[in-house]
Amino acid sequence: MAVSATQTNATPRVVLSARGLRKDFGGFAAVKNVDLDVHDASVHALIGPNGAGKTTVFNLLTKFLQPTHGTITLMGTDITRTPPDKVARMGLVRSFQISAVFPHLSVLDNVRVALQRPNNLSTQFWRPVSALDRLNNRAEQLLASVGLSKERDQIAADLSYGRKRVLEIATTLALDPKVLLLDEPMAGMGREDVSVVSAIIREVARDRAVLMVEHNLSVVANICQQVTVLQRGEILAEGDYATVSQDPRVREAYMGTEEG
Ligand SMILES: Nc1ncnc2c1ncn2[C@@H]1O[C@H](COP(=O)(O)OP(=O)(O)OP(=O)(O)O)[C@@H](O)[C@H]1O
Repeated sequence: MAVSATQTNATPRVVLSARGLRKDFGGFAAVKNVDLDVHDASVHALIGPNGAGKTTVFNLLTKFLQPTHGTITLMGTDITRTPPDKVARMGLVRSFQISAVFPHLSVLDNVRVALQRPNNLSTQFWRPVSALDRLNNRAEQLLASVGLSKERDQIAADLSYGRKRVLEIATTLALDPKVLLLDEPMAGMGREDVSVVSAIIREVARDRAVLMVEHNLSVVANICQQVTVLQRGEILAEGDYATVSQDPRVREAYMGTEEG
């Protein structure tokens, strides 16, 4: 059911939520007492110093790891015990799960392959007559939405690093995720690619939730509506960037590491 913009603004819909999340490795609690609400149509950042537990939280949410305690809910359904492939089919997708770029295929063929995956929620849509045309149209649309139309016939291996990451995002979007988890999407990118990918993420989040681990705090400030700061496995602060960046505990945690 469509929700009007007014309704969405009034009561942002929680699509992914965790309560009391904990993960022990041996006697060590890598994540503890984590409560998280990720809202539809927004970009949410998970930040924190090295070793804070960000990757572990991602692994817990996508079910690559089983929590020691706590619950995880996706669009109202308890997924705490659901296997990762099923969670992905329900619409919670982490970029690398499906985004392996085939280096010797063209950009267009990479997206076509992603659209034809057996798990693709939209697969039924292609089956009737003119399935191939629809597939091609959807592939072209996806490329246009991430600004890769000009490179459609290039071999993926020949793309620059930044454009390859954009292609990865396009192949991830082929699954039409409701919640997209991005693990350091800007890692290793130059300034120009960072601004292109930032714009893409902002656009992608118009009708889905994006949760991203990101070390580049300028990016977080520019595109994330909600920020959760982790430290030693626990939530240190949360709110919008302006709020958390003023928090003395966050400044302390980041002392000497904040990027401009
Ligand atoms: N499989 C594991 N076994 C034991 N300890 C682990 C395991 N995975 C993570 N840890 C520990 O849990 C803590 C959190 O690690 P995690 O990788 O989640 O942090 P992070 O915030 O993603 O760090 P970074 O920014 O460096 O990637 C670290 O102390 C790490 O050594």
